[in-house]
Amino acid sequence: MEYKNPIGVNIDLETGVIPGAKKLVRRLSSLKGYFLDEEAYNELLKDDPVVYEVYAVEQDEKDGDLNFATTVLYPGKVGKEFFFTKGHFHSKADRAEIYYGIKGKGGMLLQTPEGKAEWIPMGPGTVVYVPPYWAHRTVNTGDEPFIFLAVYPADAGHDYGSIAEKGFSKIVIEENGEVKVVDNPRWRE
Ligand SMILES: O=C(CO)[C@@H](O)[C@H](O)[C@H](O)COP(=O)(O)O
Ligand SMILES: [Fe+2]
Repeated sequence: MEYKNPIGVNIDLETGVIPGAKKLVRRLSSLKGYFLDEEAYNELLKDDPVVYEVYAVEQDEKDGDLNFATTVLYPGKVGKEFFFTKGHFHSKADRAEIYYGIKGKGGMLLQTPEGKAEWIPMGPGTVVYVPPYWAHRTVNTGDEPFIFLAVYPADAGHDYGSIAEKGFSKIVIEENGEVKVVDNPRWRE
């Protein structure tokens, strides 16, 4: 039997950086078609800001193993809509996940394959259990980076297709200075 070596790392709780992790950067240009207000999107695209970064420590896609990753989701809006992550189902759709809030303010939109959505507010210390089969997207509703840890099965994978195409049935917007979770006018099942 070959055993893997255990890993112990300290997450920088101010920046979300995991030393030695693989870094992924998602700029606004990689989120084309995701936001409702296309005019506001195209205007912001001139600067193509970083919307989020992921620091991932991943294993080979084997049943029983675990990955972990931090996400640093920057504050901002496209029109009324707060910055968010793409959102995905897991390729192995029955794989669950745990999120843990580290810094900043935001929340998670979750959705079943039939389009039933839930919103869970998140801050430092919030644990969110993402059950099997639920798509999930995080949203930064604050004015500083929203940082959280995710722990997920190594064989879960990411299935971005249906969210990229249809979005979530709810959107998270700012209206009269308030955070509102409202029906997505462009949602179609
Ligand atoms: O849910 C997971 C892994 O299963 C998170 O680590 C996200 O991958 C990350 O927050 C970026 O979001 P996406 O771009 O992958 O939706
Ligand atoms: Fe996930």
